[in-house]
Amino acid sequence: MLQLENVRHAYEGRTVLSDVTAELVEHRIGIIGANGSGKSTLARMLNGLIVPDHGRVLLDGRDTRKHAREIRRRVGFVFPDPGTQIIMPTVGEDVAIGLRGSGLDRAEIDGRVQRILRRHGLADHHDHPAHLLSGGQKQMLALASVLVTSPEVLVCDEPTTLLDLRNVKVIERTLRALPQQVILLTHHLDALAGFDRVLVMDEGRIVFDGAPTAAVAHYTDRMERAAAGAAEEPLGGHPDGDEPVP
Ligand SMILES: Nc1ncnc2c1ncn2[C@@H]1O[C@H](COP(=O)(O)OP(=O)(O)OP(=O)(O)O)[C@@H](O)[C@H]1O
Repeated sequence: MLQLENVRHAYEGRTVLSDVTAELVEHRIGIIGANGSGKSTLARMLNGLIVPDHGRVLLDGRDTRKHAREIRRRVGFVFPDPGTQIIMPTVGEDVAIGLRGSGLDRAEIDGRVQRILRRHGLADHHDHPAHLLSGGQKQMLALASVLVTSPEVLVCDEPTTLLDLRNVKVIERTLRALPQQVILLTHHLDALAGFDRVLVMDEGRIVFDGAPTAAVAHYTDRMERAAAGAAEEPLGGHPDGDEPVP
C-alpha cells in the first residue's frame, strides 16, 4: 500500500504541497485539480522520483528515501510526454531495455517484448524507429515499456494529453483492463468513470476525496467559482490603470 504521511514540499521556497496525508489502497484512483495544484509533484513522490521536504512516502511501510531503487521497480511511472521516456532507437529495443538486468535470457526477453507489443497494438512496429511513431503510438510505447517490467502499481501523469479522442479512448481502455493498481492524473474527467476513488487537489492540498461523480462535481464547481472570480478582476491590475495619463 502507498501512503503519504504529512507530506510537505517546496520549490525554491514556494510551498507546492502542504501537509498531504493519504492511504492509497483502491484499485483505481484518480487525481484531478487545477494547473499547478501539485498533482505531478505528488505523483512523482509515489515512486521516489521526488523526495518530500517533510513527511514520508511509504510503499508497504518502506520509505522512498531509503528504498528508492526497490520502489521505482515496484511503482511504474508514465510521463505526460512520451518523448522524455523513449530512449532507444527502435520500438523493440525501447521495450527490451526495461528488462536489462532482470536475469531473463535473450529468448525470454524477446518473447515478453513481442507479447507486450502485441497487446498494445505495436506488434508490426518492432523494428520501427521509435521517434517516427505517431503521438498516440509513442504514448502506447511508453506505457508498454513500463508495463513490460511488471510493476505492482502504475502511476500515469496525464498520459492522454497529446492524443486525439480515439487514442484517448484506447489508452483509457488499456488502463481500465490492467490487473495492477492504477493511479491516474488527468484533465479528462470522463476517464474517471468506474474509478474507486478520486482525489481533488487545490493549492497543494487534497480538498476532496471520494467517489468520482462527487469529486468531479466538487472540482467543476470549484473551478467555475475560480473562473468567475478571475473574470471579475481588472485585467490591468490597478483599477485606475486605464485612465488617460494627464
Ligand atoms: N522542478 C520545479 N521547480 C520549480 N517549481 C516547480 C517545479 N516543478 C513544479 N513546480 C511548480 O510547482 C507547482 C506545482 O506543480 P505541479 O506540476 O506539481 O502541478 P500540477 O497540478 O501537476 O499542474 P498541471 O495540471 O499544470 O500539470 C507549480 O506552480 C509549478 O510551477
